[in-house]
Amino acid sequence: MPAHLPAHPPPALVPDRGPATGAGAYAIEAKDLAKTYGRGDKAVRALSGVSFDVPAGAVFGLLGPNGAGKSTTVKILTTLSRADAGTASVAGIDVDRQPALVRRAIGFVSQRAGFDPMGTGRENLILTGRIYGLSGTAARQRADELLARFGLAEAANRLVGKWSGGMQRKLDVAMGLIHRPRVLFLDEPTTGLDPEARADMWTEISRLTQDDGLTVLLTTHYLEEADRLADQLVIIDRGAIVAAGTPGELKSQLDGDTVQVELTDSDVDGRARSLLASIPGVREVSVEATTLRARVSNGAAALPALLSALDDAGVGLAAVTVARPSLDDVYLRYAGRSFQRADTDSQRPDQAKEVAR
Ligand SMILES: Nc1ncnc2c1ncn2[C@@H]1O[C@H](COP(=O)(O)OP(=O)(O)OP(=O)(O)O)[C@@H](O)[C@H]1O
Repeated sequence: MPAHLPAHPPPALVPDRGPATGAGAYAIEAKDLAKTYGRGDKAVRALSGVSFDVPAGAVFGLLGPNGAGKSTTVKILTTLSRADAGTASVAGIDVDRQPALVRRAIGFVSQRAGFDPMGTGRENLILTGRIYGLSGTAARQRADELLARFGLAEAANRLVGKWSGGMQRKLDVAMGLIHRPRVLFLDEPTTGLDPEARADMWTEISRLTQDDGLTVLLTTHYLEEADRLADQLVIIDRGAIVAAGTPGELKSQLDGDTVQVELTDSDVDGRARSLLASIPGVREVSVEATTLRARVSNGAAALPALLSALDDAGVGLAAVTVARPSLDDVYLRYAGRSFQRADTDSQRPDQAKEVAR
């Protein structure tokens, strides 16, 4: 999959088939998108009826664990793949009917680097601009503008292969903006970056929507990233949306506090879980290996009873934490498993078959 979509796509990409649907109220509209890869025993249902709307000028987060269907959704919206069912429009243009027009209206920064490490930063940007049809002068001007804007001007004439990972990622985003798109797709923009470079990238992404009313759709499997950046988000799990709203709305649906108990041993017989569940005011108890989680109205008030019940029963405790609800708790409630567990599950070789069933 190319990291940046050319203005004049090669014929192998999906051809235009008819008129656009006309501008809608949203920068992105997806309705009942479905997609299955393969057939028969090998079929993997990647999306089963995904719908969402993205207001213009918003940062919209598509949050989900590995294999949830984020990249498939982005591929459909960026015209790299066709949905089996459902409709979608980007910048008011139907992705199925007018893919070439969609490609001119969007920028796409894929998970994989799109730059040439043997070129300088400036050369990479100018070349991308030329591919998008800018004149030599316009491409040079836009390159310099973007280099300055992303704080890359000093390194502009050095080979990109020698740049830091954070600088390279910024260059990728700059390349996606060269033709002044109306909607920018960022697929896992901070994967592989160290915490400092990630924080730096978050600042850049937050600034993007302030310029020219750009709309940003980003996919991420970092809960903190979605929480920090997204004006609105959907949580996607096994090809379906399990929750949608602003990060604040989603978290406020979970009143009270979350108590997390780390046991010294796995709760194999479910004893610790039953004990917790029997304490008045403790609800939504879940257990994964040595981690027990529960929701309580007031963490500080519930903790003494909770600790003494476990202590009386001889259950070994390694740690206990009380916190305000996080997006992880939202995910747990709607997807029925913790985000970390979902990420681990998706790396198991039999996962594809599970999704297909
Ligand atoms: N070309 C393909 N052929 C077969 N199965 C595929 C293909 N692309 C994706 N899948 C499967 O479809 C499901 C959704 O994948 P997708 O890449 O959309 O998820 P994702 O949320 O983007 O995950 P990741 O963060 O790992 O990229 C997964 O089960 C994946 O293995």
